[in-house]
Amino acid sequence: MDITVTVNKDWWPSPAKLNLFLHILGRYDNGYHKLQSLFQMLDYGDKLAFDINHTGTIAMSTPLKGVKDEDNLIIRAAKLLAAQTKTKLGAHISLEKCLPMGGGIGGGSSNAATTLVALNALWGTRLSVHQLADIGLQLGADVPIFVRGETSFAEGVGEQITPAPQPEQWFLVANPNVHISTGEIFTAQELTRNTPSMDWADYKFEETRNDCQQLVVNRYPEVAKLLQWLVHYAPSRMTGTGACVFAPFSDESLANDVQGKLPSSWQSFVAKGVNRSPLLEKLEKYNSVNATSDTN
Ligand SMILES: C[C@](O)(CO)[C@H](O)COP(=O)(O)OP(=O)(O)OC[C@H]1O[C@@H](n2ccc(N)nc2=O)[C@H](O)[C@@H]1O
Ligand SMILES: Nc1ncnc2c1ncn2[C@@H]1O[C@H](COP(=O)(O)OP(=O)(O)OP(=O)(O)O)[C@@H](O)[C@H]1O
Repeated sequence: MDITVTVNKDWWPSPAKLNLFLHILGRYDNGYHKLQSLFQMLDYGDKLAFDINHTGTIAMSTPLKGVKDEDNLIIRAAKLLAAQTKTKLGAHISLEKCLPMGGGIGGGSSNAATTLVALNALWGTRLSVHQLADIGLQLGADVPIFVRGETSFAEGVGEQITPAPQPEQWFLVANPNVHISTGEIFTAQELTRNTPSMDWADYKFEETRNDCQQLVVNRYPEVAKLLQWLVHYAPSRMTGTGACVFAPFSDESLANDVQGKLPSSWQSFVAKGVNRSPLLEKLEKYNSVNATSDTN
């Protein structure tokens, strides 16, 4: 019999990211690409809750439409953590999904990272951030950066991370309603893979680009249309391998104004860029409450 012993209805945030730029420098022998990118954490995303049990069962309480539980990055992350730590505990996991899937804003990777960070705390398995990031890398190139939770420059396949705090900005993120597979873009023959390596100290948004953008614009007219619309209001760019595009604003109200003009066929959100992700804030709060109750 499966008895849930701890009911924890606390929500753990699973934020989105934007690639403020994405340069492709080359390709490794295993087919993965050598990148340079600036990952901007947002204060907006999905939410996860974990009901811990003593039977070792790991399952979704809210299955994700179109994704089998065994393929869900949340379940795969929980199972990898359980295997590595040999914990006898399990979890029933609830997901409140609001990030578009396949949008280039890292939803699945962020869900996996939140699962690793939250269960490491709730199961008391005490792995280091470094160990969690290593587990995360087995699930996807972007998972380690969400585990670390800081706006950062990234290189290698995305796993070599240097924190890079950015001035506060607001972003309008719009979804052209097309699903683009990362694999499709990275295997395209016409993708350029020869951008020279950049010194982080020289970073300026306007001197960078997304090397996947031209290819996606050529293949997906909806992305082209959305970018053409947005660029009238602010410098606009695609994130990751698409499909979402974003525009930065110095002020929330400016971002809201442009969102108000966006044709309703395109879904969008306005989010604040943050240097520390809401997941880190949540973990800190959890740890401080637990440290207090430990001493009681
Ligand atoms: C390009 C980015 O979207 C930037 O945020 C990500 O690095 C992609 O991260 P992701 O979706 O977590 O990627 P993964 O799930 O690891 O890989 C999906 C596919 O993308 C390709 N891929 C990914 C990352 C990378 N540095 N080089 C690649 O060639 C590989 O073909 C891989 O099969
Ligand atoms: N928990 C999850 N949330 C979203 N997608 C998931 C999840 N688990 C598995 N997937 C699979 O991963 C695919 C990519 O989803 P995701 O939202 O991470 O894309 P993305 O935003 O383009 O990611 P990235 O920016 O890292 O390339 C989905 O189409 C889905 O099949």
